[in-house]
Amino acid sequence: MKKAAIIGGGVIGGGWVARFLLNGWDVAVYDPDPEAERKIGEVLTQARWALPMLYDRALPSEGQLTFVHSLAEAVMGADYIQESVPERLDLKHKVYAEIEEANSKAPLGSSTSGFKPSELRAGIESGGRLFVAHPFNPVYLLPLIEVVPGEDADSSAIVQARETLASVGLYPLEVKKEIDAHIADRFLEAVWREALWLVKDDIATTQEIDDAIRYGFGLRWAQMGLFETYRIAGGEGGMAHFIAQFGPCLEWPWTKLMDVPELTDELIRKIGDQSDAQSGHLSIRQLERLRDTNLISIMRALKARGNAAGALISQHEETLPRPDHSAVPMITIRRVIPIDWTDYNGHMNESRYGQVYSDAADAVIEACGVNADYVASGLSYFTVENNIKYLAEAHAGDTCHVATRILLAEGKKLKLHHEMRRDSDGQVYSTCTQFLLHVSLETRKTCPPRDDVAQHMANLAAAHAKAEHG
Ligand SMILES: NC(=O)C1=CN([C@@H]2O[C@H](COP(=O)(O)OP(=O)(O)OC[C@H]3O[C@@H](n4cnc5c(N)ncnc54)[C@H](O)[C@@H]3O)[C@@H](O)[C@H]2O)C=CC1
Ligand SMILES: C[N+](C)(C)CC(=O)CC(=O)[O-]
Repeated sequence: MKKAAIIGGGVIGGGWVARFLLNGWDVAVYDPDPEAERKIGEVLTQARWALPMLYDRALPSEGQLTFVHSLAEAVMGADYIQESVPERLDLKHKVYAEIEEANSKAPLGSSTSGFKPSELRAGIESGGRLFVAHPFNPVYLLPLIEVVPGEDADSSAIVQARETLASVGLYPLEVKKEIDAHIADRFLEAVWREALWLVKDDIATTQEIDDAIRYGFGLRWAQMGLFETYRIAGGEGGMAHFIAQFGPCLEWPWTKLMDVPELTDELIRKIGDQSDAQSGHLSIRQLERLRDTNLISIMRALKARGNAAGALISQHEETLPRPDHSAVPMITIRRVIPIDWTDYNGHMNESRYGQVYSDAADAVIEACGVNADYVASGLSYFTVENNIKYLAEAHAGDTCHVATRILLAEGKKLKLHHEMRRDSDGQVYSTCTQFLLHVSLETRKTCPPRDDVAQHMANLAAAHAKAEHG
């Protein structure tokens, strides 16, 4: 089992703990705050609910989490170390010196929002394996990690680190040249500065600024970013026309980007009061739940389209353990019920059972040789009947599995029986008896399957019948 050491378990460290732990790594945490274990526990509760919902396959079994009393104990034997202590260079240097004494080999990522690798490394002997690995809150859901190796990096440590980060579902984006605040925080700071001016000058409230983002460009950015979006905004002339039209605006007084409003007590109070009026009726935990619910729904929509962060989720899903197709009955699905499958009654909507049983049937036919090549050769199965029984409520976050038996596999006919159960106690949520017919995609008429597929189906059907009737 691989071990990650997380140094500093606050907002960001807690997210790193969850990311590694839920992807099957053992995690050791060091944080001198006596409240750290409780705080990380709260982050973990939320992450355990949220992260598995991104995927249509179950995550691996959780690793083991330990809270240790010294930094040395945390990093000893670790395969990867992530530092997330407060944004103070002197403190980070002190921490690296201690890490070096106990583990001078493992890749060492820093969550720093703004320091450059050359600043972090100063005076550290094993500094080549130290690099910026800048995450985004919540680390357990958002995939971007800005990896800044900087000059004098140990390239094998960076390669190893990138592989590690990708293996837990993250998207390591390499920043080729070090710069204060990397890539993303430079934008965020620019937007933040401009927003502070708008509030200070009584142009807009915190709520109005948030509305300006979430009803408009915020939606665009999640799927296409800035340049692709502006290319389209140039119409048929593309980027060239866009720049010709809007380039001059850059010289107009559209921004106040270079100066920062003084954070006087008055301005801080004003922002605080407006923010309380906007969101004070919700606790931070309630806001986190709302944010995560929306992020999951957006990312799952992108996954269905194979775009942006959604494509990455599908890629990572391919590395997750497959259900046990060799079991009798066959385990065709093992997954968590995602929040976007639930409805106003607070349980999984009936339409989603159709999806589950469609996926379960796909698992059976794929196991018998009906793969992409087979379909490309013009042969496939169509479902012609589903008889679904809804027996118990399924809720968001429940881990469930579908056990499938082949009842009949004769010529073009295939009859399946699926049972969907909750993992924790075996409660049956639903059953489905399903009838499929083998078809030619050319004539759109039924026809017998290829011999090898027919044989595979028949063998499985015999094994399932034997297990059922002895
Ligand atoms: N909060 C954010 O939105 C983001 C923060 N970051 C970066 O992550 C790092 C941590 O930030 P946050 O988690 O927000 O801060 P935080 O204040 O929530 O957590 C810092 C944690 O470090 C612990 N700590 C202090 N001294 C320590 C030591 N010597 N050894 C181990 N732990 C120690 C503290 O007890 C605290 O729990 C910073 O470098 C920050 O720039 C990066 C991305 C986003
Ligand atoms: C505000 N911040 C600079 C700490 C933000 C980040 O570093 C990234 C994020 O999660 O927004």
